[in-house]
Amino acid sequence: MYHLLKGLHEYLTRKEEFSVIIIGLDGAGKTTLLERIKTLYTKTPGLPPDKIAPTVGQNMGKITLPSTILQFWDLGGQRGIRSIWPRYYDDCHAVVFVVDAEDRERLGEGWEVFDNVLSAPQILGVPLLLLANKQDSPDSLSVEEIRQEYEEWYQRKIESARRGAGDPTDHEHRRERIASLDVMGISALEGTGVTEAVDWLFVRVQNSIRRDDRS
Ligand SMILES: Nc1nc2c(ncn2[C@@H]2O[C@H](COP(=O)(O)OP(=O)(O)OP(=O)(O)O)[C@@H](O)[C@H]2O)c(=O)[nH]1
Ligand SMILES: [Mg+2]
Repeated sequence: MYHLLKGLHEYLTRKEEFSVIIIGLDGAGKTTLLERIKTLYTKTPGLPPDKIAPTVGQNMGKITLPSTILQFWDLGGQRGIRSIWPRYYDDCHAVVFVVDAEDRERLGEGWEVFDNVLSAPQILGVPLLLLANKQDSPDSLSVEEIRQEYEEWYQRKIESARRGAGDPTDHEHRRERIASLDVMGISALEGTGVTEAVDWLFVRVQNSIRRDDRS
């Protein structure tokens, strides 16, 4: 009887675990975001921003939500480190792509990288959230401006491909993905918008196609 009740209790209180990867260019604020999430959702505060160094490899953080554990993998964004990202694609349940909305000069580089992520076959059906970070800065582009910047960049890319200057592949699924892309504004530094982003992830991982794949 004891074992039966114990088993029932374990069944009723079990938590499903989901993996979320945080990617984006170096300096976008990924680790600042992860540490902010730790501060907001765990008993152990995350590192303060002035103690955070560029990531060489990965950082990990786990948070517990109702019936759910989210495991975050913050991956280094420097050019030479980006090649490790695809190793995480097969097992993740959601992707967060962080852009520095203040750094207009590197937006184009960011979109190139983002575009590669969008077309990676392993994560085509996985929920993807674009975060426009550094909204605390007065120079930062708004969520609407970031979305518009990406759409304009994408149109230019398609047009130059049509003129024969690049890869002409314009997959239908990519267009659909862009049309339904969720973009949210946050300040990892001040914490604004972070709980809204975590709420989005909490809801979306429950419906992630990968959920049913698991043993
Ligand atoms: N103003 C402002 N600065 C931020 C914010 N988030 C991060 N930063 C700053 O941006 C710089 C880079 O932050 P990181 O969190 O180390 O960036 P990262 O994306 O992890 O960079 P890599 O580890 O190199 O990939 C630091 O100086 C942060 O303090 C923010 O919301 N607002
Ligand atoms: Mg980092």
